[in-house]
Amino acid sequence: MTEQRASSELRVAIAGLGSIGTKIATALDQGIEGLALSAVAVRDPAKHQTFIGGLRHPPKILPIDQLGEVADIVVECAPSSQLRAIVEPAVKRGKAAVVVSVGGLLDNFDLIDLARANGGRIIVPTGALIGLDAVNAAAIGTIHSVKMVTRKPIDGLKGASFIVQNKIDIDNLREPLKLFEGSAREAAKGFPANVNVAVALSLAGIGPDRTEIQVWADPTVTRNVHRIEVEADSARFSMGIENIPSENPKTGLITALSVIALLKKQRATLCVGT
Ligand SMILES: NC(=O)C1=CN([C@@H]2O[C@H](COP(=O)(O)OP(=O)(O)OC[C@H]3O[C@@H](n4cnc5c(N)ncnc54)[C@H](OP(=O)(O)O)[C@@H]3O)[C@@H](O)[C@H]2O)C=CC1
Ligand SMILES: O=C([O-])CC(=O)C(=O)O
Repeated sequence: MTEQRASSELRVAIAGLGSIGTKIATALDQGIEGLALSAVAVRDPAKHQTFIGGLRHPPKILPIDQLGEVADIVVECAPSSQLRAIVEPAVKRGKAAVVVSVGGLLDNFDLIDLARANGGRIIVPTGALIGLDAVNAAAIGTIHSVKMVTRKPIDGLKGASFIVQNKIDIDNLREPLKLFEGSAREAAKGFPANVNVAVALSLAGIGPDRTEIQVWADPTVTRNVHRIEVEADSARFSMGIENIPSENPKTGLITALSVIALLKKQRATLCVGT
């Protein structure tokens, strides 16, 4: 009986044990009904030995391209530079890949065709955002516009390539500064670790070229703040979220929780929300 139940479990592997990956690993290890943590991939196993060894059921440590061999779902939570190396082998094996570095998907859109051809799936969680259920629903009809304004504390933006390349000094700001205004696609290029949310929003709705975003460096806020306005033929809605940064100041605490909620849904009897 026990063996039967175990063999029907969905095996989950995690690539990247940073602020998001460790929380998902811990939740799986503590028990999510019908799911088991089968493997992790890390850059430096020695660095993560204490964390992995402290889990009740320590998973295998595998190279990133092998996770799909021992998992039904591979969760990508590494830098976006690693996205392809993680997702491609998984979807080629017909597995599902949950992608949090969703900005990186725009330069690797062929992965969706690859997944389709091999029976794999690419799943983008709501992540640090809100309301992708409503955007998905509105997109069944016609969405006229999606506008987003992101305000982040200085630590949430430091090092972004747009800031470095344009030599913008954000360290000594005393008032909010609009850094960028344009499409979600262009924003993802300049802020690859800061506006994944805009890309997720765009993929749920009218795409990365028509989704408009402003990015502000704001020394007056302590949270990653996102405000969104959607105008559609079915509804007009405004959404806002103020994310408490995790130990990685670029990443809101809610991001890992969003992935955990998504994983729970995979085997839940009662599913709420689209
Ligand atoms: N979709 C969304 O709403 C959101 C997405 N994100 C994105 O999620 C991703 C993860 O964020 P976060 O957890 O905060 O990032 P972290 O920097 O905290 O963690 C990333 C982890 O990836 C590991 N890593 C780096 N290279 C490799 C590799 N080659 N193989 C395996 N692991 C590797 C790092 O290893 P090491 O520990 O050795 O450095 C680190 O542990 C980022 O791309 C971020 O931009 C973030 C917030 C919201
Ligand atoms: O989108 C991102 O990469 C992160 C973000 O804005 C947040 O955590 O609020």
